[in-house]
Amino acid sequence: MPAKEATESLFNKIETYGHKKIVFCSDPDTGLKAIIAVHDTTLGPALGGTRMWAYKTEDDALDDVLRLSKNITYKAAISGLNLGGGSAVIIGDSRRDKTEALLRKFGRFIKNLNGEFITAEDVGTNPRDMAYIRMETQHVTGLPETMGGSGDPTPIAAMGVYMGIKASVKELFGTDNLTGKSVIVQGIGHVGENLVKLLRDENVKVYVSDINDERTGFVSKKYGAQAVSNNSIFDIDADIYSPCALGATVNSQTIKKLKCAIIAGSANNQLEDEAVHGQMLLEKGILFAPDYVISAGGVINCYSELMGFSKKHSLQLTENIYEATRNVLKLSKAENIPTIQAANKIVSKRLADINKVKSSY
Ligand SMILES: NC(=O)c1ccc[n+]([C@@H]2O[C@H](COP(=O)([O-])OP(=O)(O)OC[C@H]3O[C@@H](n4cnc5c(N)ncnc54)[C@H](O)[C@@H]3O)[C@@H](O)[C@H]2O)c1
Repeated sequence: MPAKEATESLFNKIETYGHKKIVFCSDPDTGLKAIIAVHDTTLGPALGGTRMWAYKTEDDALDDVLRLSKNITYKAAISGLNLGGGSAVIIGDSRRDKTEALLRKFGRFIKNLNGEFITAEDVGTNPRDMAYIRMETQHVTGLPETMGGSGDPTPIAAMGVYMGIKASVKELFGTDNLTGKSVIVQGIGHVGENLVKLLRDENVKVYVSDINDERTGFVSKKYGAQAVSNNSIFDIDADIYSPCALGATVNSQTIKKLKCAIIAGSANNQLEDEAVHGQMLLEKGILFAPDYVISAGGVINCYSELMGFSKKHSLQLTENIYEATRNVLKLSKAENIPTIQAANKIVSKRLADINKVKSSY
């Protein structure tokens, strides 16, 4: 692509997502190539994870960071947090290219943003990496508990999804008691496993599937869940489908096959196309609990660390996801609009309202 066209497309992209600031971090000495995206700071500093991934192209890295950071704005806004949305990506293989120097250099770039962006762990980074970043800047969360951090966010993230499932069941069945219900959990990694535990503790019939057969065997045995092969999950007649692996699993092909009454899981951006597939689900009568509403537990955990809240308070904030989901479902029903559209309306309203608050000193 000619240089001029490439620049135009870059700025178009940033404008389409509505970002406030993008920072390209390049440091040949440490091999650092990273992008920090600050999507929106209406509600507070932009918080978001740093993902380290061997992207095929730099364009893929940019698309990912734009998408991820916007998602955090929505998660924070719908959860009532005073946080903006941001994210960062480091281009590279986390097993091969990650060094102390690279992470600390990245920390310096964050430091230069003077608190406009605060980071946390994501795919390819862990609490130890956050500790290296902490050596250069205080604008980092997700530190190990031994350093005063909030530790593993995944039990909290799973609790949020569990609350979202309960709120959805209440909407359809009039009670949020899950006993006798059945759930397919697709992807039983950190969040998925914690969710399976919560569901099995309430005597839910759980089907589990993962591309990693060892995980499927281990989790099904440990919690008494039924293992199913990944390509047969859409043939199973269960009440709830819970995508906890990848995004875009809800698309024109899978919607045709889905037999469930509810979709509620942790994976980010589950609808391949928000407008098209949100509407298709509404027409088919499948209740979709928007992923950014019910998977906000991880962000809530980081927010609690930032604010110095106790684990107990963090859990209470996560339990509020039940009410947040109910509000989305009520608005969707009242206006007969897709649930994702209802959630977006609530987010836009909160951002507009708080903008008014900030318009005077
Ligand atoms: N970790 C968090 O705090 C958090 C918070 C909110 C949302 N999320 C999202 O939830 C999802 C799961 O997060 P995690 O931390 O448990 O990740 P993870 O990497 O621990 O687990 C993901 C699991 O999904 C499996 N998987 C991958 N591709 C699959 C496929 N095509 N079909 C079935 N299984 C597949 C993997 O083998 C793995 O076991 C991700 O989409 C993540 O972005 C995570």
